[in-house]
Amino acid sequence: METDLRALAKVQEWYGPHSSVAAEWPVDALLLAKGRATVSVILPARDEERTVGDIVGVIRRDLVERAPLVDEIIVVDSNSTDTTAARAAAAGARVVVQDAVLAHLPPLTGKGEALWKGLAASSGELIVFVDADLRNFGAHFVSGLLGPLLFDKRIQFVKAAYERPFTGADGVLSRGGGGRVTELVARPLLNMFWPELAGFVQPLGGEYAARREALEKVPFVTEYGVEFGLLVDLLELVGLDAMAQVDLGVRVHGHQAMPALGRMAGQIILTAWSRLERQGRVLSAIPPEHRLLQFGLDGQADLVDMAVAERPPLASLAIEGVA
Ligand SMILES: O=c1ccn([C@@H]2O[C@H](COP(=O)(O)OP(=O)(O)O[C@H]3O[C@H](CO)[C@@H](O)[C@H](O)[C@H]3O)[C@@H](O)[C@H]2O)c(=O)[nH]1
Ligand SMILES: O=C(O)[C@H](O)COP(=O)(O)O
Repeated sequence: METDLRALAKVQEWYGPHSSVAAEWPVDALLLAKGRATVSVILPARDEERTVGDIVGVIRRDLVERAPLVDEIIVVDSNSTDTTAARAAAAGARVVVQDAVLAHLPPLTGKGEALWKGLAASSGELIVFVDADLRNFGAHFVSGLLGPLLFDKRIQFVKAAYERPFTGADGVLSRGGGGRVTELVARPLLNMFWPELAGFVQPLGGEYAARREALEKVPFVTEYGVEFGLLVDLLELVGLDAMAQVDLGVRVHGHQAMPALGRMAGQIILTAWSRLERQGRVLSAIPPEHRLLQFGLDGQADLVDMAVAERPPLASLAIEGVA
């Protein structure tokens, strides 16, 4: 994103979240501020053999070997069928198998499950989540997100902001074309029902950092409901004043096809609905339908599931047998 600092200041003034840019948080300064705090970076990964090794390699080189900012890198292998686990391990990550963490619990699925299991398997006081499909990853994704947490004890949660281009089949990037579910579903819902969160530029982005203490006190929605659920639940737990965002520039990632985004949109709407119910803002005599009828170009109709489940706050579990 070509950051206009005055625009960021306005966002902060109008909508709340403390806003900064990654360049304001140089690694040397972060190291001094870190003291004895410990940092875990967690990457959820399902079939990301093309990108996961490079991302882990950059974190290891720049933020472990050159500057000891990160204490552990964990890749959660989320039922991959490719060489994700081997590539992540070869690049220097600790790989945990999603279903093997807290294995006494019946397994659930999806990204939210991967993050919750990653949190359970990690030990850092500060947690940074990074998607494993990023194509333009740089160490500033991690260091930028740590800045507000290391320098301000009041901050509990930091979300990335960035420009999200769309990469066409020809590899050409079109500015502003990415983040389709964000623009069509998540942003309208947040503005309608949780306007305090409207200032988050990328509410669905997969890169954010938080204090373990806060993350262990909130539930994790499974599948792709997790980011929306965390924003709403953390707002309730810590308040907007303890939430921040950092502009990381531009984020390029692998795009999913439209039917998959339709399911994602459904998962996010169901997550929003569950929070509205929990907050006593809607009453539903009949729970929302969780099946979605989708139509293909060949005229074929598919009834797919967009249900999400929920893991309880990790702090509420007696943690035994963590892998
Ligand atoms: O069952 C799964 C599905 C995905 N992932 C990983 O989660 C990350 C993000 O998944 P992806 O399919 O790339 O999501 P996007 O289409 O990019 O969706 C966006 O919007 C989602 C909903 O908020 C967020 O979860 C994503 O982080 C965000 O990038 C990637 O590393 C995936 O490998 C898993 O670990 N397990
Ligand atoms: O975050 C989103 O809105 C979805 O992941 C879709 O992103 P995309 O349009 O960049 O694929």
